[in-house]
Amino acid sequence: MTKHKIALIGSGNWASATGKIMGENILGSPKLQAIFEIGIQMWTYEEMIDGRKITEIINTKHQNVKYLPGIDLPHNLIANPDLVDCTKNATILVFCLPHQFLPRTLSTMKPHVNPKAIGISLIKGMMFEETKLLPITTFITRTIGIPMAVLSGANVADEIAKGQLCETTIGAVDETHVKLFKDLFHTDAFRVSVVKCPPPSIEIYGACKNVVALGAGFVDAFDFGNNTKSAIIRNGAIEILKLIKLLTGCKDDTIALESCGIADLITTCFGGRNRKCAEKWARSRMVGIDLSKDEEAPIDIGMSWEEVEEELLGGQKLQGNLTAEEIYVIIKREHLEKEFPLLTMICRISEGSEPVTSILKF
Ligand SMILES: NC(=O)c1ccc[n+]([C@@H]2O[C@H](COP(=O)([O-])OP(=O)(O)OC[C@H]3O[C@@H](n4cnc5c(N)ncnc54)[C@H](O)[C@@H]3O)[C@@H](O)[C@H]2O)c1
Ligand SMILES: O=P(O)(O)OC[C@H](O)CO
Repeated sequence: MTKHKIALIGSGNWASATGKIMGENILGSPKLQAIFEIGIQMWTYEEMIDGRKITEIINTKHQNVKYLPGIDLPHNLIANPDLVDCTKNATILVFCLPHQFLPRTLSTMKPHVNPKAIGISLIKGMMFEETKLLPITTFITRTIGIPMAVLSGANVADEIAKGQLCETTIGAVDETHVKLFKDLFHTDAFRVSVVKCPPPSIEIYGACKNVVALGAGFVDAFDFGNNTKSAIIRNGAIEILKLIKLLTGCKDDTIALESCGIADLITTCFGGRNRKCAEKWARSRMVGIDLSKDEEAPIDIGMSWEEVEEELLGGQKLQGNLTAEEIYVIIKREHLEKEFPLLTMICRISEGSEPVTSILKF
């Protein structure tokens, strides 16, 4: 049997953490070495760090010093700046990059994709095409013609890279792909569950939880306690499931209690980058505001999302504000504001048409 060759498309925080998991899994298992080539090509967006190429640093120091500092990566995870080279040899494509870079990346890959390749998306976001929101797996299949699975869960990369226990969820249409991907990713500390639900529902949850996380960050800027945050999480969970039904027609709620459902929502609202950036963004608008007098925060003063991203994330990318923009187009166009009061309020605050002090008026 010809062995699968894996290309990991992306080299950021989560890509490096999942590259570590796959790489160590293969190195540690003769059974997996019979199925997968040992080396994993990690397409790495080239950049210079202190005068050296990031690919050269990863391949000699075996650490991604910018996006996952302090964590040793296995030697079989090979940083490769050549996207075409990564693509043309791969039979398994693992997509893990911020979704805003996906269209350009796919158009470079397209002529070189092995028609028998299969893929899995680890991306949390959605594509906006003409007037429609598209799940990432649908967009990838449509663009490069390969079947796609999805992996999503309560998975903050830095915690997983340190080996802390967590769960995750895989969904795919094809049972043989599910088995292959479960073998590739599952470890004692990174516990993979498989659901029958089709990938788009899982992906819409993963994208929208980033929007709810902004709401959690906004209320953190008020210095309220956990009860208020729980209200954001509970209402967010209800609205996300409603949006999944609306966009996919799928009435199956089984993912709600999986890692890719409520667990992801909880973890992101307490420990994620979207929450952290939203708190900073909101605080920059609340300077001098007396909440006891019910004062409104200004909408035209404060840091931009780009400024917060740059200051807090060291090159990592924010997704929630972009996804908010995308889903709000649909909410407005379909006049769904009353159906989705929390999402609507978060989207309006995020785009700057509502003061952050309105967050609890949903
Ligand atoms: N970080 C996490 O904890 C986490 C967990 C689960 C899911 N996710 C999701 O995984 C996806 C990838 O996130 P991440 O954390 O690996 O990335 P990240 O936020 O660390 O993104 C930075 C990456 O983008 C690359 N980049 C910058 N400009 C680029 C360009 N023009 N073209 C292509 N690449 C460019 C950088 O080189 C770097 O590799 C996102 O959808 C995210 O929501 C992240
Ligand atoms: O850091 P965030 O906000 O991108 O969230 C990370 C993961 O998606 C949490 O599961």
